[in-house]
Amino acid sequence: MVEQKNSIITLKELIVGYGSKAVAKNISFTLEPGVLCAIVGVNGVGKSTLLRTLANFQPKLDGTIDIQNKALEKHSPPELAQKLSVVLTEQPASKNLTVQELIALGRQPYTNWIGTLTSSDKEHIQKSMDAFLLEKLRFSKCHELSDGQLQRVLIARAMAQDTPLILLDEPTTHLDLYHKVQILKMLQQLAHQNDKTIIFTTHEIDLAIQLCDKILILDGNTNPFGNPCELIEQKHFEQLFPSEMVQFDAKTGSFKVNK
Ligand SMILES: Nc1ncnc2c1ncn2[C@@H]1O[C@H](COP(=O)(O)OP(=O)(O)OP(=O)(O)O)[C@@H](O)[C@H]1O
Repeated sequence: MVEQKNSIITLKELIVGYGSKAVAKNISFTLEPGVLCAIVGVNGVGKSTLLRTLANFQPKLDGTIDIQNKALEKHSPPELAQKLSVVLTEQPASKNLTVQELIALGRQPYTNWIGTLTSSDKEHIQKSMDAFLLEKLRFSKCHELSDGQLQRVLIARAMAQDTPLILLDEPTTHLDLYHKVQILKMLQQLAHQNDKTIIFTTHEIDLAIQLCDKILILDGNTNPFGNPCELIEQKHFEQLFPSEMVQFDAKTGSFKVNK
Protein backbone atom coordinates (compact mmCIF):
# COMPACT_ATOMS: atom_id res chain seq x y z
CA MET A 1 0.00 0.00 0.00
CA VAL A 2 1.24 3.50 -0.83
CA GLU A 3 1.95 5.48 2.34
CA GLN A 4 -0.09 8.68 2.67
CA LYS A 5 2.43 11.26 3.78
CA ASN A 6 1.34 13.06 6.92
CA SER A 7 -1.92 11.09 7.16
CA ILE A 8 -3.52 10.84 10.59
CA ILE A 9 -6.36 8.65 9.37
CA THR A 10 -7.02 7.05 5.97
CA LEU A 11 -10.11 5.04 5.05
CA LYS A 12 -10.31 3.03 1.86
CA GLU A 13 -13.50 1.43 0.55
CA LEU A 14 -14.66 1.01 4.14
CA ILE A 15 -17.86 -0.91 4.86
CA VAL A 16 -19.39 -0.63 8.33
CA GLY A 17 -22.32 -2.48 9.84
CA TYR A 18 -23.41 -5.32 12.07
CA GLY A 19 -22.71 -9.03 11.38
CA SER A 20 -23.66 -9.58 7.77
CA LYS A 21 -25.69 -6.32 7.56
CA ALA A 22 -23.78 -3.50 5.85
CA VAL A 23 -25.02 -0.11 7.07
CA ALA A 24 -22.72 2.16 5.01
CA LYS A 25 -20.22 1.37 2.26
CA ASN A 26 -17.94 3.20 -0.16
CA ILE A 27 -16.32 5.32 2.53
CA SER A 28 -12.88 6.65 1.58
CA PHE A 29 -10.95 9.71 2.77
CA THR A 30 -7.69 10.90 4.26
CA LEU A 31 -7.25 13.51 6.98
CA GLU A 32 -4.05 15.33 7.83
CA PRO A 33 -3.10 17.01 11.13
CA GLY A 34 -5.01 20.10 12.25
CA VAL A 35 -8.28 19.35 10.45
CA LEU A 36 -11.84 19.61 11.79
CA CYS A 37 -14.12 17.17 9.94
CA ALA A 38 -17.87 16.61 10.35
CA ILE A 39 -19.79 13.48 9.38
CA VAL A 40 -23.34 14.43 8.36
CA GLY A 41 -26.33 12.53 6.96
CA VAL A 42 -29.96 11.68 7.66
CA ASN A 43 -31.13 9.67 10.69
CA GLY A 44 -30.10 6.03 10.54
CA VAL A 45 -27.63 6.38 7.66
CA GLY A 46 -24.77 5.06 9.82
CA LYS A 47 -22.92 8.06 11.30
CA SER A 48 -22.59 6.59 14.79
CA THR A 49 -21.83 3.14 13.39
CA LEU A 50 -18.97 4.64 11.38
CA LEU A 51 -17.67 6.60 14.37
CA ARG A 52 -17.78 3.53 16.63
CA THR A 53 -15.93 1.55 13.95
CA LEU A 54 -13.21 4.22 13.71
CA ALA A 55 -12.94 4.15 17.52
CA ASN A 56 -12.38 0.36 17.32
CA PHE A 57 -15.50 -0.28 19.42
CA GLN A 58 -16.88 -2.56 16.71
CA PRO A 59 -15.20 -4.36 13.78
CA LYS A 60 -15.35 -3.04 10.23
CA LEU A 61 -17.01 -5.34 7.68
CA ASP A 62 -14.53 -4.63 4.86
CA GLY A 63 -12.00 -2.09 3.55
CA THR A 64 -9.17 -0.49 5.50
CA ILE A 65 -8.74 2.00 8.34
CA ASP A 66 -5.17 3.22 8.87
CA ILE A 67 -4.16 5.42 11.79
CA GLN A 68 -0.82 7.10 11.04
CA ASN A 69 -0.22 4.55 8.28
CA LYS A 70 -0.80 1.49 10.48
CA ALA A 71 -3.95 -0.67 10.30
CA LEU A 72 -6.31 0.16 13.18
CA GLU A 73 -6.70 -3.49 14.17
CA LYS A 74 -2.93 -3.95 14.45
CA HIS A 75 -2.69 -1.48 17.34
CA SER A 76 -2.45 -2.74 20.91
CA PRO A 77 -4.94 -1.07 23.31
CA PRO A 78 -2.21 1.04 25.03
CA GLU A 79 -0.83 2.12 21.66
CA LEU A 80 -4.30 3.11 20.46
CA ALA A 81 -4.98 5.05 23.67
CA GLN A 82 -2.04 7.29 22.76
CA LYS A 83 -3.30 7.79 19.20
CA LEU A 84 -7.05 8.33 19.52
CA SER A 85 -9.47 9.60 22.14
CA VAL A 86 -13.23 9.24 22.00
CA VAL A 87 -16.02 11.45 23.36
CA LEU A 88 -19.45 9.80 23.43
CA THR A 89 -22.79 11.46 24.18
CA GLU A 90 -23.91 9.03 26.84
CA GLN A 91 -23.40 10.24 30.39
CA PRO A 92 -20.15 9.03 31.96
CA ALA A 93 -20.39 6.48 34.76
CA SER A 94 -17.95 8.66 36.67
CA LYS A 95 -20.24 11.66 37.20
CA ASN A 96 -19.47 11.64 40.91
CA LEU A 97 -15.94 12.80 40.11
CA THR A 98 -14.99 16.47 40.15
CA VAL A 99 -14.24 18.24 36.87
CA GLN A 100 -10.53 18.11 37.65
CA GLU A 101 -10.62 14.39 38.45
CA LEU A 102 -12.53 13.53 35.28
CA ILE A 103 -10.10 15.48 33.10
CA ALA A 104 -7.17 13.82 34.88
CA LEU A 105 -8.53 10.44 33.68
CA GLY A 106 -7.43 11.53 30.22
CA ARG A 107 -3.82 11.08 31.36
CA GLN A 108 -4.32 7.36 32.16
CA PRO A 109 -2.48 6.14 29.03
CA TYR A 110 0.64 7.91 30.30
CA THR A 111 0.58 7.35 34.07
CA ASN A 112 2.04 4.39 36.00
CA TRP A 113 -0.15 1.65 37.49
CA ILE A 114 -1.04 3.69 40.58
CA GLY A 115 -1.89 6.65 38.40
CA THR A 116 0.66 9.11 39.80
CA LEU A 117 0.52 12.37 37.88
CA THR A 118 3.84 13.88 36.79
CA SER A 119 4.34 17.62 36.32
CA SER A 120 3.84 17.10 32.58
CA ASP A 121 0.48 15.35 33.26
CA LYS A 122 -0.56 18.26 35.49
CA GLU A 123 0.42 20.73 32.79
CA HIS A 124 -1.75 18.92 30.22
CA ILE A 125 -4.70 18.90 32.65
CA GLN A 126 -4.32 22.63 33.37
CA LYS A 127 -4.01 23.51 29.67
CA SER A 128 -7.15 21.51 28.87
CA MET A 129 -9.04 23.12 31.72
CA ASP A 130 -8.01 26.61 30.52
CA ALA A 131 -8.84 25.89 26.85
CA PHE A 132 -12.39 24.87 27.77
CA LEU A 133 -12.97 27.63 30.36
CA LEU A 134 -13.35 25.21 33.26
CA GLU A 135 -11.16 26.81 35.92
CA LYS A 136 -14.12 28.05 37.99
CA LEU A 137 -15.72 24.61 37.84
CA ARG A 138 -12.52 22.75 38.84
CA PHE A 139 -13.97 21.35 42.09
CA SER A 140 -17.60 20.97 40.96
CA LYS A 141 -18.99 17.46 40.73
CA CYS A 142 -19.75 16.42 37.18
CA HIS A 143 -23.37 15.58 38.12
CA GLU A 144 -23.89 19.27 39.03
CA LEU A 145 -23.02 20.51 35.54
CA SER A 146 -25.28 21.63 32.70
CA ASP A 147 -25.16 19.60 29.46
CA GLY A 148 -22.96 22.25 27.83
CA GLN A 149 -20.53 22.36 30.75
CA LEU A 150 -20.32 18.56 30.90
CA GLN A 151 -19.64 18.40 27.17
CA ARG A 152 -16.75 20.85 27.65
CA VAL A 153 -15.35 18.67 30.46
CA LEU A 154 -15.54 15.54 28.30
CA ILE A 155 -13.77 17.27 25.42
CA ALA A 156 -11.16 18.69 27.83
CA ARG A 157 -10.52 15.13 29.00
CA ALA A 158 -9.91 14.10 25.37
CA MET A 159 -7.56 17.09 24.97
CA ALA A 160 -5.67 16.02 28.12
CA GLN A 161 -5.26 12.56 26.54
CA ASP A 162 -3.21 14.43 23.93
CA THR A 163 -3.83 12.10 20.98
CA PRO A 164 -3.38 13.18 17.36
CA LEU A 165 -6.93 12.00 16.57
CA ILE A 166 -10.12 12.85 18.51
CA LEU A 167 -13.52 11.30 17.68
CA LEU A 168 -16.82 12.69 19.00
CA ASP A 169 -20.36 11.37 18.59
CA GLU A 170 -22.86 14.26 18.34
CA PRO A 171 -21.05 16.64 20.72
CA THR A 172 -23.71 19.36 20.34
CA THR A 173 -26.86 17.33 21.08
CA HIS A 174 -29.13 18.93 23.73
CA LEU A 175 -27.33 22.29 23.48
CA ASP A 176 -28.85 25.65 22.53
CA LEU A 177 -27.55 27.47 19.47
CA TYR A 178 -25.06 29.58 21.42
CA HIS A 179 -23.56 26.56 23.17
CA LYS A 180 -23.50 24.50 19.94
CA VAL A 181 -21.45 27.27 18.33
CA GLN A 182 -19.26 27.56 21.45
CA ILE A 183 -18.42 23.83 21.40
CA LEU A 184 -17.75 23.76 17.65
CA LYS A 185 -15.54 26.87 17.83
CA MET A 186 -13.58 25.29 20.67
CA LEU A 187 -13.14 22.14 18.60
CA GLN A 188 -12.01 24.26 15.65
CA GLN A 189 -9.46 26.02 17.87
CA LEU A 190 -8.24 22.71 19.29
CA ALA A 191 -7.74 21.39 15.75
CA HIS A 192 -6.04 24.49 14.36
CA GLN A 193 -3.95 25.62 17.33
CA ASN A 194 -2.90 22.20 18.64
CA ASP A 195 -2.71 20.39 15.31
CA LYS A 196 -5.33 17.81 16.29
CA THR A 197 -7.40 15.93 13.75
CA ILE A 198 -10.99 15.95 14.95
CA ILE A 199 -13.90 13.97 13.50
CA PHE A 200 -17.43 14.40 14.85
CA THR A 201 -20.91 13.32 13.84
CA THR A 202 -23.60 15.99 13.74
CA HIS A 203 -27.01 17.07 12.50
CA GLU A 204 -25.88 20.70 12.49
CA ILE A 205 -25.10 20.87 8.78
CA ASP A 206 -25.32 24.69 8.56
CA LEU A 207 -22.79 25.08 11.38
CA ALA A 208 -20.54 22.35 9.96
CA ILE A 209 -20.48 24.20 6.63
CA GLN A 210 -19.37 27.39 8.41
CA LEU A 211 -16.82 25.91 10.81
CA CYS A 212 -15.38 22.67 9.41
CA ASP A 213 -12.42 22.17 7.11
CA LYS A 214 -13.84 18.92 5.70
CA ILE A 215 -17.22 17.22 5.61
CA LEU A 216 -18.15 13.62 4.86
CA ILE A 217 -21.74 13.35 3.64
CA LEU A 218 -23.05 9.87 4.34
CA ASP A 219 -25.75 9.57 1.69
CA GLY A 220 -26.05 5.78 1.44
CA ASN A 221 -24.44 5.92 -2.00
CA THR A 222 -21.12 7.55 -2.92
CA ASN A 223 -20.56 9.38 0.39
CA PRO A 224 -18.96 12.56 -0.96
CA PHE A 225 -16.08 14.05 1.02
CA GLY A 226 -14.39 17.42 0.62
CA ASN A 227 -14.26 20.97 1.89
CA PRO A 228 -17.63 22.68 2.37
CA CYS A 229 -17.27 24.99 -0.67
CA GLU A 230 -16.47 22.09 -3.02
CA LEU A 231 -19.42 20.10 -1.72
CA ILE A 232 -21.75 23.10 -2.16
CA GLU A 233 -20.47 23.71 -5.71
CA GLN A 234 -21.00 20.05 -6.56
CA LYS A 235 -24.59 20.35 -5.24
CA HIS A 236 -24.25 17.47 -2.79
CA PHE A 237 -26.34 19.11 -0.04
CA GLU A 238 -29.33 19.54 -2.39
CA GLN A 239 -29.91 15.80 -2.44
CA LEU A 240 -29.70 15.21 1.28
CA PHE A 241 -33.38 15.67 2.17
CA PRO A 242 -36.63 15.27 0.14
CA SER A 243 -36.92 18.60 -1.71
CA GLU A 244 -40.67 19.09 -1.08
CA MET A 245 -39.86 19.72 2.60
CA VAL A 246 -36.51 21.54 2.77
CA GLN A 247 -34.24 23.05 0.16
CA PHE A 248 -30.58 23.90 0.30
CA ASP A 249 -29.71 27.50 -0.55
CA ALA A 250 -26.21 27.44 -2.04
CA LYS A 251 -25.86 31.25 -1.71
CA THR A 252 -26.22 31.24 2.08
CA GLY A 253 -24.97 27.68 2.64
CA SER A 254 -28.06 26.83 4.67
CA PHE A 255 -31.34 24.92 4.48
CA LYS A 256 -34.70 26.66 4.02
CA VAL A 257 -38.11 25.19 4.85
CA ASN A 258 -40.57 25.09 1.93
CA LYS A 259 -43.68 26.95 3.13
N1 LIG B 1 -26.38 -2.69 17.62
C1 LIG B 1 -26.96 -2.68 16.42
N2 LIG B 1 -27.24 -3.84 15.77
C2 LIG B 1 -27.81 -3.83 14.54
N3 LIG B 1 -28.16 -2.71 13.87
C3 LIG B 1 -27.91 -1.55 14.48
C4 LIG B 1 -27.29 -1.45 15.76
N4 LIG B 1 -27.16 -0.14 16.08
C5 LIG B 1 -27.66 0.55 15.04
N5 LIG B 1 -28.11 -0.28 14.07
C6 LIG B 1 -28.71 0.11 12.78
O1 LIG B 1 -27.70 0.70 11.97
C7 LIG B 1 -28.26 1.75 11.20
C8 LIG B 1 -27.42 3.01 11.39
O2 LIG B 1 -27.55 3.46 12.75
P1 LIG B 1 -26.67 4.66 13.30
O3 LIG B 1 -27.06 4.85 14.73
O4 LIG B 1 -25.26 4.41 12.98
O5 LIG B 1 -27.20 5.86 12.40
P2 LIG B 1 -27.00 7.41 12.59
O6 LIG B 1 -26.75 7.97 11.23
O7 LIG B 1 -26.00 7.68 13.65
O8 LIG B 1 -28.45 7.84 13.07
P3 LIG B 1 -28.94 9.09 13.95
O9 LIG B 1 -28.72 10.31 13.11
O10 LIG B 1 -30.41 8.81 14.12
O11 LIG B 1 -28.19 9.10 15.23
C9 LIG B 1 -29.71 1.89 11.62
O12 LIG B 1 -30.51 1.23 10.66
C10 LIG B 1 -29.76 1.18 12.95
O13 LIG B 1 -31.02 0.60 13.15
